[in-house]
Amino acid sequence: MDIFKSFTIEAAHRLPNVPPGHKCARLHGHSFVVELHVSGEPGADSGWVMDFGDIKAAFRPLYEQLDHHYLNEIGGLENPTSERLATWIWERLQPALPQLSEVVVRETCTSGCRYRGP
Ligand SMILES: Nc1nc2c(c(=O)[nH]1)N=C([C@H](O)[C@H](O)COP(=O)(O)OP(=O)(O)OP(=O)(O)O)CN2
Ligand SMILES: [Zn+2]
Repeated sequence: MDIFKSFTIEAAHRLPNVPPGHKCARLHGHSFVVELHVSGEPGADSGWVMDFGDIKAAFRPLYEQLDHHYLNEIGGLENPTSERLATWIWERLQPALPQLSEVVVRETCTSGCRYRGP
């Protein structure tokens, strides 16, 4: 079974490697939605795969680094595409949350990325 918890991250970014004149070279912001998926079987007694609160607690240190920040200034996010952000989150969260199965980053209502690990 797959469970997930969503977080909204308000953050600014710009994409430094886009072609000249690309709109995303300019500083702008998003309400990024990050969805963290965890896979497993529900416990016989608990009835859950994992407490949603434990996902929230595991993500908190990363959330604090990202929310209301300029992503380009964060180590490893100098080119903060959705793809890089999803990978950045996976690499830092997976050791603390080994059941992590997918990181979804929605940059806008119509654009995003799904990462299921290397
Ligand atoms: N593969 C990727 N493409 C783009 C990324 C990205 O991270 N990965 N990022 C951007 C920009 O950050 C941009 O802010 C979001 O892109 P876009 O979907 O084009 O945004 P719009 O809201 O303008 O989209 P419309 O649906 O066309 O209004 C660009 N590309
Ligand atoms: Zn953007």
